[in-house]
Amino acid sequence: MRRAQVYRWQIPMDAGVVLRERRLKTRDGLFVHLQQGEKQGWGEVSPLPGFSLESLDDAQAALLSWVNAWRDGASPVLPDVPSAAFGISCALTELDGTLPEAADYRAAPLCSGDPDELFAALAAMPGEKVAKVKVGLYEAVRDGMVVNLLLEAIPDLRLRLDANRAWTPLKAQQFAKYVNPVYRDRIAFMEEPCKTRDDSRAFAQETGIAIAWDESLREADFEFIAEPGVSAVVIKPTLTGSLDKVREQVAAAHALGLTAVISSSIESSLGLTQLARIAAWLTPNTIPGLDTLNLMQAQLVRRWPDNTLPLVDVEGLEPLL
Ligand SMILES: O=C(O)CCC(=O)C1=CC=C[C@@H](O)[C@@H]1C(=O)O
Ligand SMILES: [Mg+2]
Repeated sequence: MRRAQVYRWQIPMDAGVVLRERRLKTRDGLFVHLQQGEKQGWGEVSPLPGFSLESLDDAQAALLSWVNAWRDGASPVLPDVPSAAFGISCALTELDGTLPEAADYRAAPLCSGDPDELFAALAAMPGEKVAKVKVGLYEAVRDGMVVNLLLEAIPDLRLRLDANRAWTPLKAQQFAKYVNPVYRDRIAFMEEPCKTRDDSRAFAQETGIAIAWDESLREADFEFIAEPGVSAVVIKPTLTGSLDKVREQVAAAHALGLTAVISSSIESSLGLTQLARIAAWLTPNTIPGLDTLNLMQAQLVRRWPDNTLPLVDVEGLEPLL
């Protein structure tokens, strides 16, 4: 017999979380819980405002109609709504045992302001030291100095940077000017430095700093091709869609010799722990970009190991069915 439930939830965010110039006060989303006989699976459906094209209400409608059909014994196709397709495919792969339990909890520490916070996080990081720094929020010159300072102070550090397309070519050049040329190959990649892909490509050629595509993956004309200066793609499964599509994108990247980084769309602890499992499964040699749980004030249903935020369990969620 099949049973299913859908829960809607809301978590308060830390005060300073700003996405695409909008403050994100709460993170809102859904969970799907599927049960068949003794087996069960969970999935998270939480479109990210400013990044997902669908609203939470769109995702909820798609999820509920899929769940109702599944519960009635059908094998409905996954909805054409990325966050819903992702969450449902996680629940189905937990149910049939194809999503491995082993997880990669080595999230690359994320720094969006104060570099001093990074020193502490990196000191505690065993093995490979990789961190991600948001740039483009302050003056490009300040960003360049911060990056230089970090690379100088921690000789075995590699940085991932993310400008979220904030820069004109001139600003990007101003940034690069402050990064000592001998450190530039310790920038694993810079995600989307400029407003256009062509400007970002030119930045990579002119500065020798490798770039990565993130936003571009969701554009209709994006193609997986090997290009000089491009070293990685950032795959955010909530924005991508089903796990099959995520696997296809990872395979396409790997076939071209690109690094594929499984990354957060600011999911709850439940979704993040599943992303850590997806990363261990599909990108075992790459530290995933999952250091976003501490932007929230609570964990939901499943804990991220060693995280001390309070946990809200299933009884604290609002069932919709
Ligand atoms: O990639 C990571 O290491 C963490 C996730 C992250 O940086 C982001 C998640 C969601 C939206 C953005 O603010 C940002 C990104 O653009 O990559
Ligand atoms: Mg990015």
